[in-house]
Parts: sequence; C-alpha cells; structure tokens
Amino acid sequence: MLELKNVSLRLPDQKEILRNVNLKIDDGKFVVVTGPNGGGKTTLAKVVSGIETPTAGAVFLDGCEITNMGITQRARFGICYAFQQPVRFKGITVRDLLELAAGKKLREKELCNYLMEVGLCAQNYTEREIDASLSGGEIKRIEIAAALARDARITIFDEPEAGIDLWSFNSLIDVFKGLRKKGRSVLVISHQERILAIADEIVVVAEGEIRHHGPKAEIFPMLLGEQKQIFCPQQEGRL
Ligand SMILES: Nc1ncnc2c1ncn2[C@@H]1O[C@H](COP(=O)(O)OP(=O)(O)OP(=O)(O)O)[C@@H](O)[C@H]1O
Repeated sequence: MLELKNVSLRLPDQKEILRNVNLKIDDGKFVVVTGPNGGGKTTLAKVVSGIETPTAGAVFLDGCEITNMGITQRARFGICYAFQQPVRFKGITVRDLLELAAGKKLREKELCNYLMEVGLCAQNYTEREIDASLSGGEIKRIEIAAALARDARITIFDEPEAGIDLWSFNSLIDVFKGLRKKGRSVLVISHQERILAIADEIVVVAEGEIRHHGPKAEIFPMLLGEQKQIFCPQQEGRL
C-alpha cells in the first residue's frame, strides 16, 4: 500500500503547492487523480515518484518510509512515473529506451508487443531516436510503451491522453484495463471522462488539497454535477 501522511510542499518563496495531503492507495487499484489546472496533481505525482521531496509529512510504501528516497531508488522499489511531457534523449533509440525500462535485452517479438499495445508498428519505430523528430503523440505513446516494459508495481501516468488520437485512445483504455487485470496499481492524472469512467477510485485535487477521494460510483456523479454548475451557474438548484 502507498500512503501519504500530512504531506505538504512549500516553494522557496513560501507558496504552498501541496497542503497536508493524506492519501492511501491500496494494491491493485486503478486510481484517477483529477481536478482543475494548477491544482497540484503533477506535484503530487512527483512527490510519490521521488522527483520532489515534501517539505513536511511522509510517504510510505508497505509501511516503509520512502520520503527521502530519490527517483532511482523508488524505481527499484517498483514505482514508475510516465511524464506529462516525456523527455527526449538524443542518441537513444526506442529499442534502447524499452530495454532500459525492462532492465534486459528484449526479443523482437517483445518489442513488437509493447509498441503494438500503444498502436505503433515496431518496424517503423524500434531504431528511431527519441529526439525532436518524433511527434508529440508518438513520444507520448513510446513513454507509455516504456512504462509497460518496466512493468512496475505502481505506475503513475501523467495525462497519458495528451496528444493521443481517438484510435489510440481506445488502445490506451485497453492498456489500463490490462494493467488492472495483472493486479498492478495505476495512478492516472487525467481530465478525461472515459478514463474516469474506468477508475476504481477517484481523487480530486484542488488548490493543493485533496477535495474528494472515494469509489468512482460516489465521486464521478458528483464531478459531473460540479461541472454543470461551473459551466451553467443559472442551472444551480435545478439539477
Ligand atoms: N517549481 C515550481 N515553481 C513555482 N511554481 C510551481 C512549481 N511547481 C509547481 N508550481 C505551481 O504549483 C501549482 C500546481 O502545479 P501542478 O503542475 O502540480 O498542477 P496540476 O494540477 O498538475 O495542473 P495541470 O492540470 O495544469 O497539469 C501551479 O500553480 C504551478 O504553477
């Protein structure tokens, strides 16, 4: 189980971007983190993956404190973070990246399977460099394929749908369903209704705080209600 206890993150200018966050994620859950832009979702993901260290509070994995562990150490413990804006590595090919993620040499069939899951043809991509020549959607899909190759216990996807076309979006949903079937824990930051719809649990983050956390059946209808009120305030009370 992953647990955040009273986690806060204050910037050097004293701005607090996470405030007293308490969150428990049980093993094997598919959890979607959503909320308004700038609310603190990515920062929360960075605190879990070890990119950011909280200025107060603690992070635990199976009861073991990991607050001060860096990203590499946490990766060894089975936490993987797929970036909102994947990093480009000149000189590194797609094959290199997937093999680094898997921690071993991959057979052509394995490479093909990982890339196929994200709607890419291995023949066209394995020897491509992870550089600026890849489109936004392509690099995003390769990042997701690398997360699949890593096969971590907990994978965090930060807005995986960004730049992904409709056809691949269906594959993305299948990728998530596959991870859930394998019993992996998945934390997805998303604004997409179709991703929220397959969640076990939904976490709503706003102004650096957890506003709601609960089963999808409880949170999802509430979110849809809130959305209507924001876009159509005169409808308030009539819903
Ligand atoms: N290093 C930083 N320096 C200054 N402000 C920061 C820094 N990191 C995050 N912030 C601010 O903290 C707030 C939360 O950012 P974060 O990226 O976590 O939001 P988010 O919920 O993921 O947003 P979005 O939905 O737009 O991706 C934002 O106002 C952001 O500008």
